[in-house]
Amino acid sequence: QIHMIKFGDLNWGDSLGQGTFTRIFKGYKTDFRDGEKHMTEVILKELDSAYKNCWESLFEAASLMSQISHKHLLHVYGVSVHGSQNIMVQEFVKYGALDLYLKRGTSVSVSWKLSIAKQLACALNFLEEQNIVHGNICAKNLLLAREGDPSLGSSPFIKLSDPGISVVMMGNDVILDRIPWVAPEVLDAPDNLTLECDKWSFGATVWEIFNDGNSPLRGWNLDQKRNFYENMHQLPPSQWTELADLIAQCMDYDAAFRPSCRSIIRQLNSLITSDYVILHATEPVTQ
Ligand SMILES: N#Cc1ccc(Nc2nc(N)cc(-n3cnc(CCO)c3)n2)cc1
Repeated sequence: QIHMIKFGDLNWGDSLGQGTFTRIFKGYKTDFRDGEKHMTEVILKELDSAYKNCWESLFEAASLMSQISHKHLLHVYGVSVHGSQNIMVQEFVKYGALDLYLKRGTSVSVSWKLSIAKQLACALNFLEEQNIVHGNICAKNLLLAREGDPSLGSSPFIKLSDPGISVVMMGNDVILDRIPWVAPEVLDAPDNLTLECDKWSFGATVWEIFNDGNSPLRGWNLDQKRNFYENMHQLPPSQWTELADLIAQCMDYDAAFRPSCRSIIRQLNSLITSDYVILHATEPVTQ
């Protein structure tokens, strides 16, 4: 069901960084449609040859994303296998990873941030309706397709990237390093990823969005991260109480207590219409 792309149809551009066990390149794919040659901008996600055994997991992530389509889910064109190279070919999203965009210090308003959070909640709601667990919700996996222009009142637009290699395939240290995005219950049993795990990660991702893309628990070592969960700590709460409450509900150590996607969307809608947004219409430019 997933499209196999001929390696010869791929043109490789600059390296853009790396994910877990993968390297990201800008590129182009050539295809012929109605007798014409088309070059489409793509992102080439190559699996490090050291992790060949994870190929099925990358392949699964790719086929998952190519089987479902939604406006806030990244489009995956297919995969290409060439010798020991395993490559996922996905749509090039104009402004790249959201965490990097926010770290670049672009000052964005509260309503801009809420708009992104709501789009992510809608993507999660869609996945929940399809009973599909993503397993790797974080700001790095949110791609900014449209910046949105406050003066024109046009809002930003994000696409949720593929989950990449499943956390199930990873060693304990890689899972520990994903604290606080990975739900606590995953540490005990990595293979029981549930829809509730995505809600926990949603909470951590909203925290990132409202903290200028700074990674929560940045610089903490694996022991400190492990203790964070063992002592059932929470991330530093936002001064905006209602936002802090939503994040805390999502990051409930008891998975059964985490809100449904519908409840998350309802709470985001009430945040969007609250006075706090008007008061903080344009955040002071953070230098
Ligand atoms: N300057 C710049 C710039 C960089 C990238 C894109 N576009 C894009 N599209 C995708 N589908 C996936 C990714 N992507 C996935 N992981 C990363 C982290 C390393 O940057 C990036 N980037 C657009 C602009």
